[in-house]
This record gives sequence, C-alpha cells and structure tokens, in this order.
Amino acid sequence: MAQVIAEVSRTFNEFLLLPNRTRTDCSPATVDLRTPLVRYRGGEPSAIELQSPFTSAIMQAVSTPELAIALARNGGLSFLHHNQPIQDQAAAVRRVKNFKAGFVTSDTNVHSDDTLSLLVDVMRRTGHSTAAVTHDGSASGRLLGLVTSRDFHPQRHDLDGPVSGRMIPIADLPHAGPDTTLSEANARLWDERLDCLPVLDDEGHLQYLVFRSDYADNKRFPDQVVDAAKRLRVGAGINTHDYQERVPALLEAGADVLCFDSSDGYSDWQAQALTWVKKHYPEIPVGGGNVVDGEGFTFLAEAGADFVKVGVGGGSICITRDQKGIGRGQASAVLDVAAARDAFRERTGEYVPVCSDGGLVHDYHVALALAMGADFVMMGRYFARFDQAAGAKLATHDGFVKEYWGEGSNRARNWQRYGQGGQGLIFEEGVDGYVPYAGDLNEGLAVTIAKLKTTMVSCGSTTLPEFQSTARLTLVSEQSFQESHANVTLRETPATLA
Ligand SMILES: NC(=O)C1=CN([C@@H]2O[C@H](COP(=O)(O)OP(=O)(O)OC[C@H]3O[C@@H](n4cnc5c(N)ncnc54)[C@H](O)[C@@H]3O)[C@@H](O)[C@H]2O)C=CC1
Ligand SMILES: O=c1[nH]c(=O)c2[nH+]cn([C@@H]3O[C@H](COP(=O)(O)O)[C@@H](O)[C@H]3O)c2[nH]1
Ligand SMILES: [K+]
Repeated sequence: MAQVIAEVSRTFNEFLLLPNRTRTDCSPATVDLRTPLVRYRGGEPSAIELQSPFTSAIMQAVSTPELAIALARNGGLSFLHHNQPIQDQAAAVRRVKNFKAGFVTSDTNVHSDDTLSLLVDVMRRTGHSTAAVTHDGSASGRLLGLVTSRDFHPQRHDLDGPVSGRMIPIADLPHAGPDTTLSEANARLWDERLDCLPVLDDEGHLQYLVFRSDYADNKRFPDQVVDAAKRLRVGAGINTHDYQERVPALLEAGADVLCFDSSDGYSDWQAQALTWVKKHYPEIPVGGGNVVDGEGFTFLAEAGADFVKVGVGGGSICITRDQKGIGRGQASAVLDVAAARDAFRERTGEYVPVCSDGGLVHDYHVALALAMGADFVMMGRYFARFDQAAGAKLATHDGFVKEYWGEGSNRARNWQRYGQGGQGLIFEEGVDGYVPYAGDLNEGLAVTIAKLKTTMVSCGSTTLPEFQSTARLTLVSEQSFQESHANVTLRETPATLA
C-alpha cells in the first residue's frame, strides 16, 4: 500500500523568523556570509567557498557569461547552462575565466578606411564612444589608432571621410605591453591624464582597453570568488546524457565546478554519471539533484555528489506539479534534506552542502531557506530580471520587462527531452513569460544582501552556521499572513517631508 507522509508539505510563505537577542557587536558590518559550496571533511575548509550564498540557475534565460562575471564579482557563482553544443558552453566558460577586471575587450572596432558615418552607427549600437581602429576591424587586430566621439563632429567633419582622418594614430597614442598589471595601467591613466590605455601584445595586436572611468568600479568588489590564479570562478551545468564528452571539454575550458541539472535527481542515471565523473575526473567537484527528501539526498551523497540541490516544481516557471503530480513544498523539502545532511555528517564525517533551488519569491525567502539549513540558494526568476541575463528587455505600458522561460518549456527546445525515444516534446514542464526588469545585478543584489544581513542581525547571528543553529521559526496562519502586509491605501507618489 502507498505510504502517506504524515506531515503537510509547506512553503516559505508559511514561515517567519523570531528575533533572537542581538548583541552590540552584531551589526550588518560584522555579518559574514561565507558558505561552503562543495563537500569537505570536518575540520578542513571546503575547497570552494562562496562569499555570499547565491548561485544563478542553470537556465538559458539566466546564466550568461556576463551574469556569471557579475555574480562572481559579488561573491556568488553562476552555473552556465548546458542546453547548447558542448563547444559553445566551453567557450562561455572561457569567457568568464579570461575576464580580467579592468581589462575590457573592445566591442567598438572599425577599419581605418571605414567612414565616420559607419563609426557613428557602430557607436550607437554598442553605446560606447571609444573605438579601436585595427587592420582588420576586429577586437584583436593590429592597432592603428583610437578614435572617440570627441574627435569629430557632424557639422565640422565630412562623415563620408575615413576614420583614419580623425583617429589618433598609434605613433602618437600612449599604449602598454602585454605584461601590464591593472595597478600599472591605472597609474598611467592618472599620471598621463589619459581616458583610455590600449594594451597590445608583442606584435602590436590589441588585447584590451583600460578605462579611467572603470577605476572606481575595479575597487568596488572586495568579495570576488576567485581561483588560486585570481581568475573568477564559474560553474557549468551538465546532464546524464552526454557527460562523457561534455565534462572533459568543460574541464579543459577551466570550469571550477559542475552540477547535474535534472528535474529529478533520485535516479540511477545520475548515480551512474556521478560515479563515472568521480572515477575519470576526481579533481572536479560535481553537484547533484534535484531531490526533495532525505532519502534522495543520501542516495546522491553516497554516489559522490559534492553538493545536493533541492527543489521539484517550486520554481516560478514550473508546471511540473501540474503536469506530473511530482513535488514538495520547498520549505518542507529543505528542512528534510538538511536533517539528512547533518545525519550524513554524523555518520561519515563529511559535510555535503545543500542548495535550495527555485521558488524564492521575496528577498526574505532567502533568509528562510538559509535558516532552514540550506548552505546556499539558486535562483532563476530573481537573476532573469537583471541587465546581465539573457532575455530581451521589452517596454510595456507598465514599464520594462525581461523575457524568462523554463528549461522544460517548448521555447527551451531542451534537446535531451526532445531526444527521448526519437519523439519530440510530448508535454511541457515549464512556461515562457516575462519578469519585471530590475536593472543592474550589482545594485539589485546589494539590496538583497543588505536585507539578509539585517535579518541575521535581528536573529542575533553574524555567520550562516550560527544563523542555522540558532534560528527560531514560526508558522503563520492565514490571518497573521494578512496582518504582515501594509493595511492602508498607499499614496501614488512617496510623501516628502517639508
Ligand atoms: N526543478 C524542477 O522542478 C524542474 C526542472 N526542470 C528543468 O528542465 C530541464 C529538463 O529536466 P528533465 O526533464 O528532468 O531532464 P533529464 O535529462 O534529467 O531527464 C529527461 C528524461 O530522460 C531520462 N534519462 C536521463 N538520463 C538518461 C540516460 N542517460 N539515458 C536514457 N534516459 C535518461 C530521465 O529519466 C527522464 O525521463 C532541466 O533543466 C531541469 O532543471 C524541469 C521540470 C521541473
Ligand atoms: O518545473 C520546471 N519547469 C521548467 O521548465 C524549469 N526550468 C527550470 N526549472 C527549475 O526552476 C528553478 C528556478 O526557479 P525560480 O525561477 O523560482 O528561481 C531552476 O533552477 C530549476 O530548478 C524548472 N522547473
Ligand atoms: K526518480
């Protein structure tokens, strides 16, 4: 006979945190959000630590190289999606690993005989006003000169003339060699009063541009997640179909960590694939999932998973519960899995971090997931709203939106699902839609981090392990849920005090 779990399956909206005593040394400035990403033995540090407990979802609409760079600079980590050819995903990994703070690959490039009017078009398209003039018009061609929007004016200069007529030629242009460090480049920008310093290789080919206007930007990220060579860290999603080809290519490209991406990780496919990766590439950490209970967690931890992802059907674009009748309220799932993780540590001495994936609707849900035992969270909708995500930004009568679609939706054309038994996609497990546009990740995530730190201060915790072990949670009734929201008619515009 089927077994019925006695406990009701609960979501984050049903819980609130109780304040604990806050001591005077506990303030947002003293809160430390560091958290382990991968399995470690008690007493030893995790081989990869995040500086803040955020990862971005393994989704086409979310985890681009641009987003991965921005998130790693802010202390988190992205998992680049695998719903693309192996060489394309490897190239995306390389783009993140080759990122050098302050060293920009020029995106506004022309030939010396291109016209000024073409240059105006290129500048309009990229939004940048400094162009590299190279022998082949590419970002890595031999540098012939630089031309900026200040070097010509449509009323003074013939826009049909060549850019070479207005560029500053390389002979007169201060430039630097390939071994230049960022601090050396910045010193020259200030000492020589330059706006831009091109960095060339030994053959005179353009490598990067360093801009004075980025100076403050480079100092802004004290919490970057980097490898031993100070390169940003990046993760990559993999699947249980083509891992024997995909994993070596991703490792070659420099991926720091991998994660199996599946709606249901409690399967022999995933255990076999984990065993294979651990046997052939023991050096690379690899996460597994998704699961929703202790049984699924223990299965994957025993198969070698370096972290386990929790969540079936709770995501904002998910319709798995409607379609397959599979899933569990995310709060119940995280609590159950976290208990199994603690039991696994007791039994084996190994700590296998837990990730709460999907279904985080409000910023405070992140605090709840962490309090319930998650070591870090993964979010799709949240990151899809930012400039750095892949979806197009569209204007509506209510303001801007960004496109966001599920990996199980028709739009994702998820090849491994299409490939089943030679059939196409029989039914969708995700939707295709829009989320409100939220601007730049750097600014949006800073607000979420500030809220999380303030919540932890109210709960009297300066570290995540302390938060997890001392948090007190209460269930909310429908009535008290109503009480939580503002109950006045809101002004259309904020009031200003005289
Ligand atoms: N977290 C969630 O609640 C959900 C997530 N998704 C997302 O949708 C995407 C697709 O997920 P899934 O459909 O679960 O993909 P999947 O590739 O894990 O599974 C697809 C089907 O292939 C089977 N399978 C897996 N490996 C196999 C192998 N080596 N040989 C033969 N059959 C194999 C599975 O049992 C399943 O029936 C993922 O990006 C996932 O994250 C979709 C639905 C729900
Ligand atoms: O049922 C689903 N159908 C889909 O098409 C789909 N695509 C992604 N995912 C999962 O949702 C997570 C992101 O959820 P949020 O947008 O709520 O952060 C992701 O991290 C995934 O776990 C899907 N689930
Ligand atoms: K299963």
